[in-house]
Amino acid sequence: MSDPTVQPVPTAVVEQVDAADVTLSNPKRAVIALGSNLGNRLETIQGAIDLLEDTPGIRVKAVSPVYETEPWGVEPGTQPSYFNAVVLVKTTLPPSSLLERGQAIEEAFDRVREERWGPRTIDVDIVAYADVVSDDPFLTLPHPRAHERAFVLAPWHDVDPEAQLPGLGGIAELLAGVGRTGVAPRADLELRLPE
Ligand SMILES: Nc1ncnc2c1ncn2[C@@H]1O[C@H](COP(=O)(O)OP(=O)(O)OP(=O)(O)O)[C@@H](O)[C@H]1O
Ligand SMILES: Nc1nc2c(c(=O)[nH]1)N=C(CO)CN2
Repeated sequence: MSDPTVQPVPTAVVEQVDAADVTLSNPKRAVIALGSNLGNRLETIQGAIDLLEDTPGIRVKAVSPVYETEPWGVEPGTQPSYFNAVVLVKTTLPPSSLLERGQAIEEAFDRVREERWGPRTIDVDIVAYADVVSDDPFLTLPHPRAHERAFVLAPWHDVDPEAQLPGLGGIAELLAGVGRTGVAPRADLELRLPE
């Protein structure tokens, strides 16, 4: 997230996640992770990206390569593999509205919530919003497990190798620490940056 047209903001620890100062003239950068392991995974992830771009107040600035990844956090062999990608956006929405838009997109793809880390048509996670740090359970920032997930760090690193996770350090170092086992780029497949 090193776009020079966006003003960097100092790291802020906020009790209310929407304490970040966002105005039309002061858009913020955010990092969104997408994952799918049910249905047509590529089409669904592309559809979610297109719906993000169709949202007033969100512009998709970069789309990562697509990765095929082993399900994380569950018994091996119990779920289909995931497709994962990361998009960088600029947004004038406050963090809570960005999360709500992500949840509406999950609903548009009939996401069902049954078990923790269960299979899903689409998952839309807010990985980071500017440099906001928040422990609000409704929206924890940065995402509390992003730093240990190669399926987030690897695609994010492809589109922004210098990125930092506020409070946790550079994503290149975090990725080197977790390794790339079970996370493979699908060079035969491509996601589109919306026009
Ligand atoms: N950074 C965040 N991004 C998305 N959801 C978050 C975030 N922080 C907190 N949440 C909350 O987490 C709740 C559960 O989200 P979800 O069902 O997508 O979890 P999950 O994808 O199964 O697991 P994980 O949180 O480990 O990725 C949401 O209702 C949301 O309010
Ligand atoms: N490989 C992979 N594993 C997961 C994923 C995901 O997107 N990719 N999402 C999860 C809950 O967010 C749990 N486990």
